[in-house]
Amino acid sequence: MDIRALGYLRLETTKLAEWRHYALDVLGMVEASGTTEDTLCLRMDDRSYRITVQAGGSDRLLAAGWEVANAAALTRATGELEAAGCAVKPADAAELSERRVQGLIHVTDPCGNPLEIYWGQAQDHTPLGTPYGNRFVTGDLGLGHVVLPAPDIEAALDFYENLLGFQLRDSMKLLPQAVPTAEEQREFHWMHFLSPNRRHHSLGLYPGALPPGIVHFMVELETLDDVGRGLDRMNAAGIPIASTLGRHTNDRMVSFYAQAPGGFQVEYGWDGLVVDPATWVAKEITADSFWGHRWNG
Ligand SMILES: Cc1ccc(O)c(O)c1CC[C@@H]1C(=O)CC[C@]2(C)C(=O)CC[C@@H]12
Ligand SMILES: [Fe+2]
Repeated sequence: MDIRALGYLRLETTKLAEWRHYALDVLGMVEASGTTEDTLCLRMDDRSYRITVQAGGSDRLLAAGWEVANAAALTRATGELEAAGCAVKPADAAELSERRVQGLIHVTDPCGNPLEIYWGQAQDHTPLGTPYGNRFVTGDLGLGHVVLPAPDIEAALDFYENLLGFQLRDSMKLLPQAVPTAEEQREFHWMHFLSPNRRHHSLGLYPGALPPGIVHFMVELETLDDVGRGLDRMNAAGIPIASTLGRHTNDRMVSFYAQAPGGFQVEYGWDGLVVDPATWVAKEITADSFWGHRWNG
């Protein structure tokens, strides 16, 4: 399947006012047109939006949006999913216009994570004007990455690798204490990192369950100073830092993690690795970071 990138995330929140402050004043995203009293749409680049946050009764991921090139690619994707026994639901006209895409299907992964596969998202041609002069690294690499809970980690890996066609970049063994909600007791649990494009990972698969349906999402900034100033804003706003600044071993990204309103994390990073898929070989990493990334609590 020819998926190109992680295109958007849709979130539900019980704390929309907090999210608005968090996204606009701290993360440095830009309010997008389409924002209403109960849905905040966020721009990071020339797409009409990259993240939507809608008011509701829970704090959770509503969908991870994966982009394909055009209508023919979406038709092929639909056929491949149906042939593999996945229930595919095409979007109705209201959903297409709300999402500002030309074609879209809903599907869930083997762990029940909600996905949307789409093509033809509208662009916004007005200057981005981020509040701190910060710039996000997106383009062909997509919005960043998302880590999804995957209690049935083998089924999830098979789905994303062999059906969606993502490339496995690397895997890491997690000790049982790092996966309290694992389905089975094991000596260790694999966590996997994959991508459909040159970004080292667009998707992380965490081998346990988590109520919000998302472990974290990562947005990448153009400069280290963008990340440092973001960290200053988190501290000034009193937002708990989930993990200190550090550099990951696999994608070499320098990042920190902050709590997001509603019980998951946002990773704010710089200098992520761009790989050549033609020559990449899957590896095991045996430490999460070269330095830093001390987790709090
Ligand atoms: C190890 C790693 C490499 C690159 C990343 O972008 C990244 O987020 C991570 C950390 C992944 C991971 C997590 O998401 C939840 C808490 C985890 C499982 C740990 O306890 C160690 C690694 C952490
Ligand atoms: Fe991450």
